Amino acid sequence: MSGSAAPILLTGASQRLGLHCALRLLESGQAVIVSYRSERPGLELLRERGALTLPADFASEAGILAFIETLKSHTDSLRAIVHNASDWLTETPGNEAAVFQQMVNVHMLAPYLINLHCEPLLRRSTPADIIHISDDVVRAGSAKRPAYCASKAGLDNLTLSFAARFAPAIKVNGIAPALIQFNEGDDPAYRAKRLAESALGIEPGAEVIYQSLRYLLDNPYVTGTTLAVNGGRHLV
Ligand SMILES: NC(=O)C1=CN([C@@H]2O[C@H](COP(=O)(O)OP(=O)(O)OC[C@H]3O[C@@H](n4cnc5c(N)ncnc54)[C@H](OP(=O)(O)O)[C@@H]3O)[C@@H](O)[C@H]2O)C=CC1
Ligand SMILES: Nc1nc2c(c(=O)[nH]1)N=C([C@H](O)[C@@H](O)CO)CN2
Repeated sequence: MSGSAAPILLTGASQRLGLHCALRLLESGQAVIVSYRSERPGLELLRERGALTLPADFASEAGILAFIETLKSHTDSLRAIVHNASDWLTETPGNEAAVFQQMVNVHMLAPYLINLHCEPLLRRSTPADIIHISDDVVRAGSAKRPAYCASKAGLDNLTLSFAARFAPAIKVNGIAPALIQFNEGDDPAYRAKRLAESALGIEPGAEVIYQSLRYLLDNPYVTGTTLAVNGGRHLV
C-alpha cells in the first residue's frame, strides 16, 4: 500500500513504540518525520530508510515552539500527527511541582500547541488525522504517578475538543495503551505482577499499537474516539 506524499509526524519516535510505528509506516511507502530528544540507535535506521529526524524537547513552551518552527521549515503539509512523546515520571518529595509542570508540558501543552500551529499543514492533506497516545491508567487514576496520569487524562480531553473543532477536515482520535512493552530492567516479579493485571495476560509488543494507528488512519468515520488497547485490563 503506498502512503501519502504528505508526511506523517510522530513525536518521540526514536525508540520502542514510536520507532516501531515509524518503521512500519516507512515500509508501507509513507513519508515520515520523527521528532527526538536524545540521539538513539533507532534514529540511524530511520534516516537510512528516508525519514526526516528533527530534535525536540517538549519540557518547555519555548522548546515546543522552537520545534514547530523547525518542522514548518521542512514541510508545508502533513498527512497526520501522532503525539507519542512521553516521560513516564514519578514525582518524589521536593520535585512535585516541577514534575507536574513537565508532565503537563510534554503530554498536554505540546500536543495542544502543535495541533493549533499545524492545523493549516493538516488541511492541505485529505484525509488528515491527529492521534494522541495516552494511557489506559487514566480510567482508574494512579497512586504512584498522579502527575503523569492527570496529564494523560488531559490529553484524552484534548482529543474530544480538537475532534469537535477540526471536523470534518481533520479526524482526531486517541489510543490508550496499557502494558505494551516492558522496559529494560523490569524484574521478573514486576513483570509477573503487571501481566496478571489484564484478562489476556500478555506483553503484546508494539505491533498492536501500529494496528490501532492503521485502523484510525484508514477509517473515514471515526473521530473523537480513544481506543483502549489494554488486554482487557478493565475486566480484572
Ligand atoms: N510502553 C508501554 O507499555 C506503554 C506506553 N504508553 C504510551 O505509549 C507511548 C509510547 O510509549 P514508549 O515507547 O514506552 O515511550 P518511551 O518511554 O520510550 O518514550 C518515547 C519517547 O518520548 C521521548 N520524550 C520524553 N520526554 C520528552 C520531552 N520532554 N520532549 C520530547 N520527547 C520526549 C523520549 O525521549 P528520550 O529518548 O530522550 O528519552 C522517548 O524516546 C507513550 O506516550 C506512553 O506514555 C502507555 C501505556 C503503556
Ligand atoms: N512514556 C512511557 N509511558 C509509559 C510507559 C513507558 O515505558 N514509557 N510504560 C507504561 C506501562 O504501563 C508499563 O507498565 C510498562 O512497563 C505506561 N506508560
